[in-house]
Amino acid sequence: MAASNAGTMEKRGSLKTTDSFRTENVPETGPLAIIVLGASGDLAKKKTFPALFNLYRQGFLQSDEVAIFGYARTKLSDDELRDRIRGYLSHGKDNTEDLTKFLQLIKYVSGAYDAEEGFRALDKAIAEHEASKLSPGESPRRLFYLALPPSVYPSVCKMIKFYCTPKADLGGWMRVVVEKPFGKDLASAEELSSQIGALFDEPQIYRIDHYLGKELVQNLLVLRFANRFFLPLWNRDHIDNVQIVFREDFGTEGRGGYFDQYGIIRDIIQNHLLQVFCLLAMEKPVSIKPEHIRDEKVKVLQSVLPIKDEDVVLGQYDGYTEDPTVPDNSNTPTFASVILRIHNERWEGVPFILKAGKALNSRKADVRIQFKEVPGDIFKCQKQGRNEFVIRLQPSEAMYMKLTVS
Ligand SMILES: NC(=O)C1=CN([C@@H]2O[C@H](COP(=O)(O)OP(=O)(O)OC[C@H]3O[C@@H](n4cnc5c(N)ncnc54)[C@H](OP(=O)(O)O)[C@@H]3O)[C@@H](O)[C@H]2O)C=CC1
Ligand SMILES: O=C1O[C@H](COP(=O)(O)O)[C@@H](O)[C@H](O)[C@H]1O
Repeated sequence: MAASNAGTMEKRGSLKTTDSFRTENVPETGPLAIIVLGASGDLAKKKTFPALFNLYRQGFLQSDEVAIFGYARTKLSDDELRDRIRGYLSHGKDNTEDLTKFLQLIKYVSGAYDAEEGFRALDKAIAEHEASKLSPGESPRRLFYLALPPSVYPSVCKMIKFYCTPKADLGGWMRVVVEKPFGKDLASAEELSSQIGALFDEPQIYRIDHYLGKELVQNLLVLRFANRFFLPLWNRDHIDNVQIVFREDFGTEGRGGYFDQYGIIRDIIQNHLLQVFCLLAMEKPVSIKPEHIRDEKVKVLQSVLPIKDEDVVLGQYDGYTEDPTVPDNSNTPTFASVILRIHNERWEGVPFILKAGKALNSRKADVRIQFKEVPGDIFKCQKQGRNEFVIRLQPSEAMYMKLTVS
């Protein structure tokens, strides 16, 4: 997935590309090293390693080319890391052999995020893998995945640039994947952008929002713009309000080191829900090129009015500060509800209600588009509730309409 964070109108094509590690027209053969930084953490075990395992099972990662390196401060052996993630790699009875082989591809290096020593050890381990797999005419490829809090991205990026860049004469490529949240506010996001931009060319940087990979999120533009049915209804004349809701039935579970510094707005609303919001509210892009989609997202974001205090509710679940990784006096919100109001011809007067919460009574993410009442109703339909179009992103993806019938 290419850079997707809306926020500036800067075109990827206009960004500098000076580095010797280009991502275009380079051979896609040769040893591939995937390095998961923050490998001891929640994202790594719940999503990154399982995603890599699925790629492996589907034949996209070949044992004779690939090695996966975990890196974090926690002291672990290779086997201890494998044991931590094993339970998260779903496999049927028939895939036990695949699982065993996949786990053997994983090695672990422990080190700090701002010290040369650990990154030199990591580079050495990667170079050994490359030397054992490189054939004439091939080039090494290195993919660094930062499953880490953004506060450490700048130092980690510096370390991998200085100590883990493959030798230029070998060719190949080096790419960096960074997770959301991208900074804490506009100033820190811009600073982060310039810090990472000073080290890597734009095509080497991949900013990830995994909600964009969810089946029904990927379908939102198709749904809106390839179905005549919705075109006339998708506006203030027919829609009363839109709700985009994320609920989780578990709390921080030891992730306080990351979560408490950011809170639910930066963890979920500013990225995942805002991406969904953009796809629901934006105008039709000129084409489905990423740049055109991004430009329309930026336009709708620029039409959002400043948020009023009375349109925000914050909360913290009981027991949050009992997590040993959370400071006892934390007032970080674990629940937030925010109303966005768009000042444009399509949406003036239609509230977009974005809600997210941890440790609630269910795990669900959905979009509810509530329609206005039928004018001149002769059936007293109000009692049955309004028409509603629901897009359930998870679990069990679904789209359904609530209609009134007698
Ligand atoms: N968890 C999830 O489902 C998802 C998370 N993300 C994103 O992934 C990133 C990491 O999140 P997640 O894995 O959940 O968080 P964790 O709290 O599990 O942090 C990951 C690892 O980073 C290290 N770490 C934690 N806090 C700090 C700190 N303050 N300073 C330096 N290192 C620290 C720890 O490793 P060690 O101490 O061993 O070095 C930890 O194992 C975040 O940006 C988050 O937004 C994105 C999508 C989903
Ligand atoms: O980005 C994050 O997402 C997960 C929820 O992802 P989902 O795909 O399981 O809905 C959330 O638990 C985590 O706090 C957050 O960082």
